[in-house]
Amino acid sequence: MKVDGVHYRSLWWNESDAALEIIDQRWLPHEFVTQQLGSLQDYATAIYELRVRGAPLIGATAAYGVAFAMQQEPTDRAFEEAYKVFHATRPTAINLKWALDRARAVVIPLAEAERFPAALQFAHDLADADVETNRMIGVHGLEIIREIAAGKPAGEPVNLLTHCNAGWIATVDWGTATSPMYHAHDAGISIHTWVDETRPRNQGSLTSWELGSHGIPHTYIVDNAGGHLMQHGQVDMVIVGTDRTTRAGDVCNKIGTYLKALAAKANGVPFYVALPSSTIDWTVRDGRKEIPIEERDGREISHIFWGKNAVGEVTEVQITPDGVQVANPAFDVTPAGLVTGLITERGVCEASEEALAAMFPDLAG
Ligand SMILES: CSC[C@H]1O[C@H](OP(=O)(O)O)[C@H](O)[C@@H]1O
Repeated sequence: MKVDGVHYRSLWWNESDAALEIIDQRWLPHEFVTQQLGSLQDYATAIYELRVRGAPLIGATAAYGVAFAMQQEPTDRAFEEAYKVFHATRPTAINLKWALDRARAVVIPLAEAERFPAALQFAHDLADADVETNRMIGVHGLEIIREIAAGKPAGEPVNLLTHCNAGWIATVDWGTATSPMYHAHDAGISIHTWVDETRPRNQGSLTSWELGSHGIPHTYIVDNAGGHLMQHGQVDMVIVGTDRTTRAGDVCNKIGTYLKALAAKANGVPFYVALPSSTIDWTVRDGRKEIPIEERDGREISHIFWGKNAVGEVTEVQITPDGVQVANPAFDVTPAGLVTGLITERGVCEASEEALAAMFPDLAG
């Protein structure tokens, strides 16, 4: 999407330097910082430290990481080392394994001399496919927003609520939960989005930066305000992304999503999940039992990460007593029964095994 009028993807291959460049989103919204990745560790650090984040973007980064590894040493050993290093970075988003497994199928059957160009082309194709997939999620999600708009009094916006950032900066472009917002806004439908700050890493600040850059009216709120707003009829629909959705429609997403789904159910507010099929894990059914939940560094909670202080310096501040015990599960699982619908690149379906198998008969197995 556009940053100060200039179109960007969240990552791109620098042809002249033959290296991947990323937007280091830790510094957003205060500073726009890019980084060229020059080692296997650079790729792994970028994923673990959330310099790049969001399931589809993590997958795309890993695909380019495999290309980098084959550029350095096109051997089976080097591939398996890269697979192991990247797979160990973050356990929950399934796109990481999805991309690595597909890269393996492309690379390993080839002669060593063919591996780098083939791996690079695979990464390019994956990135391009992500853009089109997310655009189609927007096309299908637009119709849901259009239908809600038709039922609103003239001049009143459709009020959406989103949690975390499932925006263009969490994918290669368009985003998943934000793509329907961009499409509705661009179609002239009046929308307003309640943006959950999303403690502890405050990815809502990224969503605010994105929506503000596109001119979409929005209001930044604390995570605990969503239920109150739904109780008072101020939310027409909730739309979020996901890091891994099971074949039965259980949705794993940023911590706090489950609580939003409970509040939505209690208040009759439709709760939609926007996702590419690459984020469906067809090997699991019960999300609560089978999806590994990443436990991240407690410092993300005891400190506010990269805020701007009174003199404009971007810094980190401690907000808890020294040495406080912290628990930091990064995701939770929303059972399919709390999900109104899944917005995919092929259309909208119920969050059920039957509906997903009918939408993706070629993938369900
Ligand atoms: C389009 S996937 C976005 C998804 O990823 C985020 O997690 P993280 O910021 O830790 O990578 C969050 O769960 C979003 O919904």
